[in-house]
Amino acid sequence: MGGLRLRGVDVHFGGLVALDGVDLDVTPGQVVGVIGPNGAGKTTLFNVICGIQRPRRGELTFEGRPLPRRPHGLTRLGIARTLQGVGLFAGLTVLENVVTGATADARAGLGAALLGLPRAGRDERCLRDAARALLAELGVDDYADAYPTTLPYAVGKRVALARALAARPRLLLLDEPAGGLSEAEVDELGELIAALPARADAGCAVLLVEHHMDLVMRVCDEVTVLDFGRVIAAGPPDRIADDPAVIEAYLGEAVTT
Ligand SMILES: Nc1ncnc2c1ncn2[C@@H]1O[C@H](COP(=O)(O)OP(=O)(O)OP(=O)(O)O)[C@@H](O)[C@H]1O
Repeated sequence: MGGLRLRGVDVHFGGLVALDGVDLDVTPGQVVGVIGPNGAGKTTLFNVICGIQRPRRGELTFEGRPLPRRPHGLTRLGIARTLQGVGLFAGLTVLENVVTGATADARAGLGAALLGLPRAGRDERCLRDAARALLAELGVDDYADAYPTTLPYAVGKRVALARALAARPRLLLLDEPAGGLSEAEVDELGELIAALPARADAGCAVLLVEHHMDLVMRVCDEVTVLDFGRVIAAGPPDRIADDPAVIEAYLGEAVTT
């Protein structure tokens, strides 16, 4: 079975129930959003999917296989993630940062590289070309030789996205990608995210955990709403926006698409 599937996921912190019987599905070709008020459990859910936080109970699978218990196992399963903030390697250029994301893809060439065989040079060139193409796709190839500390924040976020895509994931996990961006930058990011499932030869499903309600409502096919660790609504954005439980959870705040 394809996609990400969570059933009955519980996380407790001492006496506090951070996630309570959470079910979630991300099917191939979809962008799925998780929203909820402060403290609803969004970060905990992201962490549990990534293997940073152990669930107390629950079933978590991707393409029918159990999710890894540690974050470094994700790539092997075909899952990539970006984190809050930017999180690039400061000592590497933008291009080199993106190449590091692709190394799983280049595993076949690694043996040759370790043995110093000629193939290694060819692989390295291919990786750099692929990284450059990704930077161009995301509109930041002008920064290929720059170092992360010199980048405008929004550019850094795009580079982090390029690095995640370099692994050619079938599922991309995005944790608050709109954090710290201007409204215009959020709009542009929305277009990029919405286009990810249909990328030529490397489309991926997306799980978007995000505060920014407008972005989620605009780009997601399905939205799950958490409140106090429980799923209070799940469905297409237009239905979620009219759901009384969702409106109440946001203290009567208007939910607009
Ligand atoms: N390591 C921890 N130890 C104890 N309690 C925690 C821990 N991490 C989260 N919590 C609590 O679990 C609940 C869910 O927190 P979480 O950060 O997942 O919510 P969130 O929806 O991401 O919130 P926000 O939108 O404010 O980031 C909160 O009550 C929080 O205080």
